[in-house]
Amino acid sequence: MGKTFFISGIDTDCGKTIATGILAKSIAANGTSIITQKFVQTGCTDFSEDITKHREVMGIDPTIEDLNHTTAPIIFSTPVSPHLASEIDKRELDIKKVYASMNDLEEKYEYNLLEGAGGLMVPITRSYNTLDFIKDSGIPLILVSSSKLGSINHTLISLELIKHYQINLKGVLYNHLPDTHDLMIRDSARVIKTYLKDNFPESHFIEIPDISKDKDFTIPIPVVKLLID
Ligand SMILES: Nc1ncnc2c1ncn2[C@@H]1O[C@H](COP(=O)(O)OP(=O)(O)OP(=O)(O)O)[C@@H](O)[C@H]1O
Ligand SMILES: C[C@H](N)[C@H](N)CCCCCC(=O)O
Ligand SMILES: [Mg+2]
Repeated sequence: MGKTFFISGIDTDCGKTIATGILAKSIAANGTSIITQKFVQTGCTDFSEDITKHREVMGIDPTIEDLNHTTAPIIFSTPVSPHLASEIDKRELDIKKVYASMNDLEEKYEYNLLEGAGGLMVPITRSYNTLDFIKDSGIPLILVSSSKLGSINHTLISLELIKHYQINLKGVLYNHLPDTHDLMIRDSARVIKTYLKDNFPESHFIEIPDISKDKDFTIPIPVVKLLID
């Protein structure tokens, strides 16, 4: 039976999709079987664009589980928060579908990376949010942060929340976005790393490169395996 990890982030657009693809490719590099799943996809019709991007970064074709929608069981058409997208499409967001897909994927693969939508407090329904799901499911969490200005604040707020909810945090992926200021990037990484060491001594801090000039992501990162040990 495989194991699922939830990939959340400090905000929408922080790089969860790219980081999930890189993580999966790096873990697969030594022959470990791994798949990715999208929690709730919004802004798409038939197929999840995040799953397509995962496969592109991983350098593999769509899997059978992509084609039969197991990896993205819930898709809404409007690119907004899942609770609102569900109301607009007049289709109930049935979280049981996520659990069912997760179980199917865990039967076939050793690891499953489940990418969230937006950040931790994004509503799934008007009375249930992403963090509620992470807490209730007991799935370990990997948090994606980024080198964008403003990320220190968003990251430390997210980490305080994770502490408050007593979530099993495996680590932070510090994602290098294109065109950011070098001194600022290095210092933000230092602040987050120090906070993590003081508050989550068991967790890992791993840097994800800017892949804008390496779209196929050619060099796997060996240390990412620490996150799933
Ligand atoms: N490491 C990286 N190198 C280069 N570009 C990146 C990197 N990470 C993210 N990006 C770019 O930043 C944008 C947002 O990234 P991404 O789609 O991964 O965000 P996200 O957190 O998954 O968003 P969502 O909440 O919609 O799922 C994309 O255009 C992506 O190509
Ligand atoms: C459509 C977008 N790219 C994401 N998938 C959904 C982001 C929801 C964010 C909600 C919010 O925090 O205000
Ligand atoms: Mg994404």
